[in-house]
Amino acid sequence: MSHTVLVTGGAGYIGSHACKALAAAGYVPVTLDNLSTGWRDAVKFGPFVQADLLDRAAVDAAFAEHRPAAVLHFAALSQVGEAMAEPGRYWRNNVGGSLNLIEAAIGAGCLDVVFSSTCATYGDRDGDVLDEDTPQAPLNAYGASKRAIEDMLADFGASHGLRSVIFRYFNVAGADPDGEVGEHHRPETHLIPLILDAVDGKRAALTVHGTDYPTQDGTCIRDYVHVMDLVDAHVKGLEWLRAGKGSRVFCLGTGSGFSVREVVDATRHVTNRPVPMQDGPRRGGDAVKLVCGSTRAKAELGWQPGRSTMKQMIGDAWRWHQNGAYQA
Ligand SMILES: NC(=O)c1ccc[n+]([C@@H]2O[C@H](COP(=O)([O-])OP(=O)(O)OC[C@H]3O[C@@H](n4cnc5c(N)ncnc54)[C@H](O)[C@@H]3O)[C@@H](O)[C@H]2O)c1
Ligand SMILES: O=c1ccn([C@@H]2O[C@H](COP(=O)(O)OP(=O)(O)O[C@H]3O[C@H](CO)[C@H](O)[C@H](O)[C@H]3O)[C@@H](O)[C@H]2O)c(=O)[nH]1
Repeated sequence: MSHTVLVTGGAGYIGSHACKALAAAGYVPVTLDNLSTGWRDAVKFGPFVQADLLDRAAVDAAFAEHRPAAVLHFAALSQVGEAMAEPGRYWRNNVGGSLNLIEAAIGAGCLDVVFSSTCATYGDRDGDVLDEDTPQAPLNAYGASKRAIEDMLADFGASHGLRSVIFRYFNVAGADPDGEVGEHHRPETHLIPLILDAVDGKRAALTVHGTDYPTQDGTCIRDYVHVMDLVDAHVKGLEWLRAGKGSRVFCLGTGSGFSVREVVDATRHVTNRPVPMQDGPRRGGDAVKLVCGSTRAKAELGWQPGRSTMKQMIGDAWRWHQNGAYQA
């Protein structure tokens, strides 16, 4: 069996960490990325194909040249605010790009796909703890595009025997502890890197998006998972497919919820520095509380999220943040 894996979005935050984990596990990760939000210098662990998933001929050419045994599909636009303002871009890029990818994979006889979905597909479940059976009702075009891709994978499974592991991630944080790759979104919209920017003066202050939510301190609650634990689950998901275990959905979170203010407090402790901050209005498209209630990934994949303490995630992100490679 070939050890070559096509990694769409491999120049991005999670995809670049996945390439490192795949290479360490003996795979050859071939990154396919259009560099729309990714970084050429994050592609360090295997070949690079600069291509857009919307360009079907280029995607077909990548399959023909590299003959991957499986696909890890990270490529997407993934900012909730942008999705609220420009839903068409999200439907076109995420759903159109995924359709091209799936049809190209099937055409090349590559039937194993690991897909990055999100807890944003659930919408606002009124404080429920979320698992794989929770009904999905996304609040924005980002979550809706991801749910549509989940449906697409199921349809091609029924019609063409495509096998998919769908991971619904909660909030991904932290960085490679070796500092080879890290989180680098531009513009950055994620909470922890924005807090760190405020801590070291790269931004004036963190704005807390909404302080009147029905939570203990009025701010939204999220479940944070370390990027190294997350990509470890992907290697396990790939091995699940290669062992012929078939299509399966897994939630990836720790089951612990942290409010925005709690994350700020933890950052203050880890960095031992003040966090300049101000209260602001709610951000459109935000759910009050998203916490993982599933143990399926642990029970069935043998996944152990060993680095996903808030202290470790902020500590690793902070080290990457202070590294010369990081630019706000
Ligand atoms: N970061 C999180 O907390 C989080 C949580 C849940 C799900 N996800 C999902 O994980 C995946 C990776 O997220 P990330 O944070 O690493 O984002 P990222 O923006 O850093 O990476 C996405 C990569 O995909 C590439 N890309 C986008 N559209 C493309 C296209 N049409 N053709 C080729 N390449 C394209 C970008 O250039 C980028 O390198 C996304 O699918 C995202 O929806 C992320
Ligand atoms: O400057 C900021 C940035 C964020 N937040 C708050 O911090 C929390 C976390 O926000 P993030 O932007 O870091 O992440 P999201 O919860 O919006 O994550 C969503 O988008 C991600 C993709 O980027 C994933 O897909 C994830 O599953 C999906 O829920 C939210 O309550 C948000 O309102 C602030 O208060 N101030």
